Amino acid sequence: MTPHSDPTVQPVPTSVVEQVDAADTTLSNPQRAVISLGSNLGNRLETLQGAVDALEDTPGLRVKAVSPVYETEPWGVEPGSQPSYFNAVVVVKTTLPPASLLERAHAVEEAFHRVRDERWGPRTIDVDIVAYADVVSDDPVLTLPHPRAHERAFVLAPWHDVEPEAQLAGRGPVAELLAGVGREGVAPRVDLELRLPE
Ligand SMILES: Nc1ncnc2c1ncn2[C@@H]1O[C@H](COP(=O)(O)OP(=O)(O)OP(=O)(O)O)[C@@H](O)[C@H]1O
Ligand SMILES: Nc1nc2c(c(=O)[nH]1)N=C(CO)CN2
Repeated sequence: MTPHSDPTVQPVPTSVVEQVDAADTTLSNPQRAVISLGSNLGNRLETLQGAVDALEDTPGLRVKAVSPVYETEPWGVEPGSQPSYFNAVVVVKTTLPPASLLERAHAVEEAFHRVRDERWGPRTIDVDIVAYADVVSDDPVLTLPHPRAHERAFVLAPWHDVEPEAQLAGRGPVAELLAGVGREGVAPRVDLELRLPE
């Protein structure tokens, strides 16, 4: 048989080769990602802790830092129309490529019975990928950095607490973005704490 006559061997499209190569690089080289957690239904602190623990239980992911908890006014909706949120940010190191990290974020949301009905509706848990390494992408399935992170004090304030020098790719230093939006409606809950998994 000549090398090219095996009918079971199909040419591999370049796009697949590129994706596999990218995943391979990620596997041997953990990337830093920033994840935002929010909850405004049910036991908000317990749910945030459950999400942190579920992230840590993910193969190929380690939680490196957990921010303080903030109580925040609902953003993007009529004032007084929803309960206040608890928000926090976690910094992780992961060998998962971005799409797999998003899948895991959705699985964590489902585990906490998140219901998607209205845009920016109240939710037991929201797990957003704020940033993944320095990746910039306008793919609507996974936009990186998160397209609204730079204007959300409920993301910037807890992120700044754990990484004061952080930069949001394409937007600039988190400290400057936070100074620009201000801290109105975003109050630290110093009486509460999320545990970094052991
Ligand atoms: N960086 C990202 N993190 C999480 N989801 C994203 C991101 N970029 C795009 N998405 C897509 O957005 C879709 C809607 O997400 P979700 O329901 O969490 O929105 P939301 O929390 O109501 O609003 P917002 O996106 O303003 O935080 C998801 O199914 C996901 O595919
Ligand atoms: N304060 C606050 N407001 C929000 C939040 C959130 O986590 N905190 N999440 C939203 C959709 O992701 C919409 N509005």
